[in-house]
Amino acid sequence: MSDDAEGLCELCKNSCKTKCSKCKLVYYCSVEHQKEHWIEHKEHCKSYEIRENQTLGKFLVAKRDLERDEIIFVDSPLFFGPGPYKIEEESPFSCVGCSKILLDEIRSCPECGWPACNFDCEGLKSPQMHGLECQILKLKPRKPNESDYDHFRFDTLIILRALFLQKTNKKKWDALMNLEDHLNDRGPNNQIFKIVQEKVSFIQENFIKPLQLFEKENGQVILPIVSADIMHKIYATLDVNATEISDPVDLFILYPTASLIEHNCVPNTCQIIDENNNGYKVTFRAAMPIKKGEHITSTYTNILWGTQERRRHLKESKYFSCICKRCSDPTELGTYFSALLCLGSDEKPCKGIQLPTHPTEDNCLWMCNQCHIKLPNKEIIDFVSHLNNEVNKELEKKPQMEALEEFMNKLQIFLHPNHFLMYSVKHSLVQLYDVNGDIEISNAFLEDKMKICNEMIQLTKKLDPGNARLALYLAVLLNEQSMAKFKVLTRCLGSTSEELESNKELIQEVFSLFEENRRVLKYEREFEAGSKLLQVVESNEIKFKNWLSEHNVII
Ligand SMILES: C[S@@+](CC[C@H](N)C(=O)[O-])C[C@H]1O[C@@H](n2cnc3c(N)ncnc32)[C@H](O)[C@@H]1O
Repeated sequence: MSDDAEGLCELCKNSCKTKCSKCKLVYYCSVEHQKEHWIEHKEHCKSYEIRENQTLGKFLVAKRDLERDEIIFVDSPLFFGPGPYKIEEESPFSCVGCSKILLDEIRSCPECGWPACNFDCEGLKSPQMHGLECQILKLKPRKPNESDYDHFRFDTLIILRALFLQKTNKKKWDALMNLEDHLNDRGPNNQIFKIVQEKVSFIQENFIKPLQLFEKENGQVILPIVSADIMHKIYATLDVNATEISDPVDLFILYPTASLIEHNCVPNTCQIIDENNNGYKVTFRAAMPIKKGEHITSTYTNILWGTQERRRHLKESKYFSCICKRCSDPTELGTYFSALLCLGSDEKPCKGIQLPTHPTEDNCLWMCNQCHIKLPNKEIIDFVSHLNNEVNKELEKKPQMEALEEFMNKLQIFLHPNHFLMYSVKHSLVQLYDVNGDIEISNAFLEDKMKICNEMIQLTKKLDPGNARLALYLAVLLNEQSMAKFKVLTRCLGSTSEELESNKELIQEVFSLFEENRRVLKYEREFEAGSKLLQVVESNEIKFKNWLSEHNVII
C-alpha cells in the first residue's frame, strides 16, 4: 500500500513510500527486499500488540489507527470439541469425527465404536479431531447395562484433545498452559470445582487408568501429564477463555490470540467463525475506527442485559468486575437500559426515574432523580428478576399482538421505556404490527409502529455502535421500519405521479433503510439467520421498486 508518507526500507534503509500491505507499519523499497526481510518481520507483522498490566492481565492494543471493517487478525484454534458440561440424553449424538449432528443412520468409528457419520469420515483419522483420542476411547470397556449416553461421554472429549497437545504440538500446549485460568478463584469448596472434580474422576477412572495399564504393558508413555490438577486447569482455562458456538453444533473452541482480547460492554470488534471446513478459524475485524494505542475489545456477556445482570455474569463466569464506561454510568450511556420508574407513594406520587447511585458497587442504593427516594439494591434485583421471569413466560407463549401489547402496557407502569425487558417485548411487538396483512390498519397504528421502530433503532445503535453483536436485532427493526414507511407512501399519496414526486423525501428514506440494512447484514449473510433476513430485505426492496415503477416514479 502506498500513501504520501515516506519511510526507510526495513532492509536497505533507503527512502521509499511503499508500506507492508498487511501491518501497514513498515516500509520496503521493493518486493525483493520485502521477501528477503519477511523471516525477521513476520513476528512483528501485526496491527496490534500484546500488553500486560495488573488489572487486565494480557490485553491487545492497536499499534496504528485501524479503519472500520479492517481485519485485525485471523486466529486458528489450539483445539476444539463438544462442550465439556453438556450431557443431554434427549439430544442426538454428533459424529465423533466431524461433529455433525447424527439425525439419520448412526454409524460407528471402526476402531473405538463411538458414533460417527460414516466409517470413512475424515475427522476419524484427523489428529485435531478423533485421530488420537480414539486410542484411549477404545480402551474403555463398556459396562453391562450402561446406556449409550453413559458410555459415549462426549463431554470428556475436549479434555482428552487438550491433553494430547503435550504430545503433538508443544507450542500449542505451552500456549494453553499460559492462558489465564483463575484457578485460585475456584477453591475446593465451590460449586464449579465440585462439578469439575466429578468429571475429572470419571476421566481418570474410565480413560486414564486403562491408558496407564496399556502404557505399562507396552512399555511406552502416550500421555505423560494426566494429573487431576492438570485437568482442573484445562477445565478452568476453557471456562475463562473458550468461545462457545451452538449452531450448527455445540462446540467449545480455544484460540490463542482471541483469548487475550479484553472484555468491554461496548465492544470495538466483531468476530466471525468460519464453520465451513476451515477448522473454525476466527476473523476479528474492527467494528468501528480504533485509534492507535486504544485497547482492542470484545464482549464476554450479553449486551442486551442490564448492568447488574452483565456484571454478575462476568464476575461469576470470568472472575472480574467490569468497570467499562457503560457499567460505570448509571444511565448506561444515556440508554436508561436498567432504569425503573419511580412510583413514589400514595401521598406523593412521582414520575421520576430510579437509577443505581454507584452501578459498579455491588449492593449500591437506587435513587429517584426527582423525589430522591432511595431503594435497596436487593429489592430492585428481586423485582427485576420477577419481571424477567414473567417476560420469558409471556414471550414463550408466542402471544398475539393484542395480548403482548396489553402485557407491555402493564410493564411500562414500572419500567423505563428503554429498560432491557421492554426492549425484548417491544422487539417482538414491532414484528407483530403487521402492515401488509389482510386487516386494514389505521394511520395511528402505522404511526405507533414507526415511532417504536425509530426509538428501538436509536437505542440499538447506542448499545452497539459497531454492530458487533446486535446486527440481526437492528436489521429486523430497519426492515420493519422500511415496510411501515412503504405503507405510509401507499397511503398518504394518491397514485398520480405528481403526488408521488412530491414525496421524494419519504421514498429516499425507504431506500436509505434498505441500503443501511444491507450494510448491517454484510457479515451476517454468511450465516443462516442473516442470509434469510437479507433475502427478505432484498425481496422487500424489489417490491418497493416495482411499486414505484408501476406508479411511474422515476428514482
Ligand atoms: C479471556 S481472558 C483475557 C486474557 C487475560 N487477560 C490473560 O492475561 O490471559 C479473560 C480474563 O482477562 C481479564 N479481563 C478481561 N477483560 C477484563 C476487564 N474489562 N476488566 C478486568 N479484567 C478483565 C479477567 O481476568 C478475565 O477473566
